[in-house]
Amino acid sequence: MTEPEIQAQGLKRSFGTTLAVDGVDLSVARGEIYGFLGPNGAGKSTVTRVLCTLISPTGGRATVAGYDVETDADKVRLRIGVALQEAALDPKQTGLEMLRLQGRFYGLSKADTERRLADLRELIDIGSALEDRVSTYSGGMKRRLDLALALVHNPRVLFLDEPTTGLDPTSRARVWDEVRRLNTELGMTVFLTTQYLEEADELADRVGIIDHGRIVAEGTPDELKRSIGTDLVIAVVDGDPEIARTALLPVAGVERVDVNGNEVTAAVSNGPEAISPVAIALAGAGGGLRVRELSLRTPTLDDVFLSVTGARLADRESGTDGDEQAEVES
Ligand SMILES: Nc1ncnc2c1ncn2[C@@H]1O[C@H](COP(=O)(O)OP(=O)(O)OP(=O)(O)O)[C@@H](O)[C@H]1O
Repeated sequence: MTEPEIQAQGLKRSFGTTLAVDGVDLSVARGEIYGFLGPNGAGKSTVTRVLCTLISPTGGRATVAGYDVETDADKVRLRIGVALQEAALDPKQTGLEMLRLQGRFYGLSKADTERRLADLRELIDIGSALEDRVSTYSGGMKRRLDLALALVHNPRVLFLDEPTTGLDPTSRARVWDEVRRLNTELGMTVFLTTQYLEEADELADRVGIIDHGRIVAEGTPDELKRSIGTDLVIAVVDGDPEIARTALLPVAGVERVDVNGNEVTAAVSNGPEAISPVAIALAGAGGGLRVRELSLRTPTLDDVFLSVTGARLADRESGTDGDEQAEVES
């Protein structure tokens, strides 16, 4: 078997008394897109910063592109591209000036840098704006320039930390296309952290869910969704949802029941067959329980998130709804 492109074993990182990363094991194969999903403060950025050699682990070990992130940090750095949440862009320079500087920084000759810039113009949709000062760029343009900067030295592994947070849906879809292209056309391994379930679902070959510094679930998006049941019957109830849980657990075909606020989710093996028995059980549950809504759907990654963490990702975020906060690109 070929060596994993990214591997972490028992990785830990604390800041004072805060244990931000609490024993993470993960393995990413060459050419894979790995989606690292979790709410604010779960430890995503800290794991990424350790893997990118920006901070040291306080326990465990990790290798990237075959090199240890602590003892061979320089070799790791030459082989990775990094686009973090806070792009360090100089507003007074043009995109082109920044890209040329980056080429020099990585020791590329002038001719090599120009060749690379021509490739990058093909790969990343930044067009003529490269000649403009960064201060005139929209949020989406800044993200794309930052991505291009991470790619100047043609890295083997690309780390993207929440690449589409705050972008409107159109810009988000453009970044997704670019990441897909880098992966399929260049075979680049991509480690992508995100708070967006849809992003992980769309892009990632495999997803790891991190909560309180630990990986609580891992698999392909389909595996993760299948792991919680074929179909879900969702009941929104008035009254004590625990009464609904107790009534639903013995119903034939019900595999598990999760409660989140007044929403009761029953994972079932066959939705159309289960919906009537579920409705009957809820109607006869007693205790003043009333059903306001009953619906049937297939599982999403947010349902997986609920089943492994006890809360929906959307509920754990405050004010980070991408669509409400989206910056509209001109
Ligand atoms: N430099 C630091 N000093 C102290 N505490 C830190 C530092 N960096 C991170 N932490 C803490 O470590 C925990 C994990 O933070 P981290 O930024 O890795 O989470 P995250 O999942 O990336 O969240 P976000 O989506 O907000 O970036 C949090 O409790 C955070 O407050």
